[in-house]
Amino acid sequence: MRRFEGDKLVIASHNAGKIREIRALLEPFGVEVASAADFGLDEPEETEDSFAGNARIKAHHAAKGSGLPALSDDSGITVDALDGAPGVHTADWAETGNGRDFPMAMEKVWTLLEERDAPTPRRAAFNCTLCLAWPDGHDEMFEGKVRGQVVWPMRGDQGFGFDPVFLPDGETETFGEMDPARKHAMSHRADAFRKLVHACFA
Ligand SMILES: O=c1nc[nH]c2c1ncn2[C@H]1C[C@H](O)[C@@H](COP(=O)(O)OP(=O)(O)OP(=O)(O)O)O1
Ligand SMILES: [Mg+2]
Repeated sequence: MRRFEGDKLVIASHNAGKIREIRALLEPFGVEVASAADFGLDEPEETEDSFAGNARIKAHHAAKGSGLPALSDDSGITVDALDGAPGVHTADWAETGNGRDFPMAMEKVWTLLEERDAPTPRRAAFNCTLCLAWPDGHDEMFEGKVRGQVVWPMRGDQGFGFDPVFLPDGETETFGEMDPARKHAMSHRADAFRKLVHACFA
């Protein structure tokens, strides 16, 4: 396991919601954080069919392009009654050809569940795979998960993506309703970060 020894890191993501969360999660470690956009890096195509595969593509692309260690996050929601869909394709389901429409994607998930007459609760999980890659090609991977259910209608305007329809187990508020600090304490991203920090930062 390689430790992070530098003082600067690139977040290999173009998603503003994720970048905000990752900055907050890394803040306590005194690491200076830049985003892929700060380096004018383009978005590589996510051609793999696993979270780990796509996380690797994004982190190595940014590490090579910036000359700094780069941290990527590949994530998505997997719905049990949809055989794990949308999963690694979560962002694709929101693609309209003219930006992303998450309310449309969330409605599509709910409609499919209704069509299948899926039993309630509609079990689901958020998954997050982090890849920390160095410019010399070395990398470390960490996985996080949180289980819960898909609810309808959408609830709350905090967070991003599928947050308004995900109710984590043991909670009364969706990720869209809860205080960001609470999401940071219990999310799939927080779970993966605990492992990253333990291995590479603490
Ligand atoms: O905490 C979350 N709360 C709500 N929705 C979430 C979350 N985490 C991932 N998601 C959804 C939306 C995101 O668009 C997709 C991941 O797709 P994914 O390719 O990993 O990210 P992305 O394309 O948005 O940004 P980028 O690849 O530049 O890091 O899953
Ligand atoms: Mg992406």
